[in-house]
Amino acid sequence: MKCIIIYESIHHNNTEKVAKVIADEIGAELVNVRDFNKNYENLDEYDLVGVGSGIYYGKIHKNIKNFIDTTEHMDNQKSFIFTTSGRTKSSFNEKFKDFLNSRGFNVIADFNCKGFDTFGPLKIVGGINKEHPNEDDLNNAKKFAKSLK
Ligand SMILES: Cc1cc2nc3c(=O)[nH]c(=O)nc-3n(C[C@H](O)[C@H](O)[C@H](O)COP(=O)(O)O)c2cc1C
Repeated sequence: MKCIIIYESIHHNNTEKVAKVIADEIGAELVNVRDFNKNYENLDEYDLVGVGSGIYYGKIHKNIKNFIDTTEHMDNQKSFIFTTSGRTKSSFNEKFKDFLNSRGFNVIADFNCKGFDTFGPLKIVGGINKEHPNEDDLNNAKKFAKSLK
């Protein structure tokens, strides 16, 4: 199975940690969205495409949004999504999933876990979700990845 994971992770590399575990488990190529080169890589060459992002102001990162907006409309491309966030809220993944599906992806699975968050006033109290993603989160990410095989 040829797999690729495209992700963005700008705050504490929380999403990147999850991305690495999933990529390792399914043997996926792992690419930060800023390094994805459309001239060399065509998403439709892959059997499975993973897209991951931290959540910022309730949304996926704009680099992922722009990437998907400017990538050619897919033809039922099998894919999965994952996010990390300060608060766990199922609507984050629902919106992400709807967005990808509207661009021709076929999102078959999704994963979310808490990520260390020191945004804004949270910094004053030392942040929330310290150490997350923790070992349990990463084990859950691994289980999630196994379910994709
Ligand atoms: C600018 C900014 C805005 C954020 N907005 C939200 C938010 O609306 N909801 C939430 O649950 N977490 C929010 N967070 C917390 C991040 O989603 C969380 O720390 C995530 O794990 C960051 O992933 P990263 O380290 O991969 O960038 C925000 C963080 C930043 C830096």
